[in-house]
Amino acid sequence: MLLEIDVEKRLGNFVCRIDCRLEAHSCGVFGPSGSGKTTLMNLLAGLMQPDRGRISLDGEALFDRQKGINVAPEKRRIGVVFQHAYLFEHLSVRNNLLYGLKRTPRELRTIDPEHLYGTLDLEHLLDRRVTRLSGGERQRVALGRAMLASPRLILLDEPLTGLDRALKFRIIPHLRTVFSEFSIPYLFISHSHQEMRLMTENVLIIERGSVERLSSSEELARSSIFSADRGYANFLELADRHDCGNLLTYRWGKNRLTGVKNTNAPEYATFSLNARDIVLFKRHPEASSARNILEATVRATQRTEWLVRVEMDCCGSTLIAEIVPQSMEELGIRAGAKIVAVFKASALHRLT
Ligand SMILES: Nc1ncnc2c1ncn2[C@@H]1O[C@H](COP(=O)(O)OP(=O)(O)OP(=O)(O)O)[C@@H](O)[C@H]1O
Repeated sequence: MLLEIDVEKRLGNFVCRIDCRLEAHSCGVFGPSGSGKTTLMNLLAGLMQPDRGRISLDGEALFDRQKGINVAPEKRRIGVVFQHAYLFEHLSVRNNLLYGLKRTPRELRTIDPEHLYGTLDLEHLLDRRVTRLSGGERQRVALGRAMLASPRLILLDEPLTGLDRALKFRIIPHLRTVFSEFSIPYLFISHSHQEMRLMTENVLIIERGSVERLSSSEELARSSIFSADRGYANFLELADRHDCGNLLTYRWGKNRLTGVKNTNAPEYATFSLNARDIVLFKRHPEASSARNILEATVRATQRTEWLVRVEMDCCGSTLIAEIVPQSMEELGIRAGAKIVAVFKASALHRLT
């Protein structure tokens, strides 16, 4: 996707002035409440008209004030999925899903419905009324409906907000799979660093109606590390599960980590580990109740008055801990220092 935007829109006292060029398969849109994220989505989808400027997608002008171009929303081939899945309540799941497909000219249809139903795990729901679906099922139907119109781009406006944590993290892998499998680019609005990091690598940060910067979702999470009430969350991709009594072990790069067993732990998954749940030692602790003890080399430190972020290399994998400045002095932590990072099995929380 190559999305070029240079627009201005006034809404009462609020002025949205967006000037950016996005060239990526996916991009997050992040910003505080009222910063203009939904306004941007509406401008892109054609649901709102800019006062001036130009929007083009893959080189084709969708809006150009000077040239008098304003492609109608249904002709833009941009799908939109909102926080509330606006489904047609009188139709079955199948007919909701086929709604967009039927309105798409045959030559533009790129997605096989049966294939998509399987990927979104909707096969068993096709004949149900949408009024009898759970929140997560409704969101999957909304997504499937948008995708079956074979859009050139999908806009996701906080599609996971309102879903409970477990459901949210069950849906994220589905989303990622369908977007990559069907090669559909997407923009993803969210307030959550966690969702952002799981969904996309690039993020457009918006403040007071303007682009603040284009960043990565990882950099975004790290930059707010010191202001967050909770510490930075390390996301660890764990694989190769082994049961070990009432514990589990997983491979993490060249390391093996131990977590607490729960009923349906998968073979591989993303786990989060809070930077403040990691304890650092100068030497290997002789006796400890913690199950995870990793030798590490300090790569870098970043310090504020009350907290130090310690970035470590654990056999090629990156781990971030947050400690107080006094501990940093006492342990002699500086780039290149050898340390030992320790955390409990229960500090690993499964996300996906
Ligand atoms: N029709 C309108 N008339 C006047 N002001 C509006 C209108 N629509 C939106 N606004 C204002 O424009 C600003 C941006 O709104 P927008 O919905 O784009 O923000 P947002 O970043 O999506 O916020 P949130 O994260 O809370 O959904 C807000 O201050 C909002 O009050």
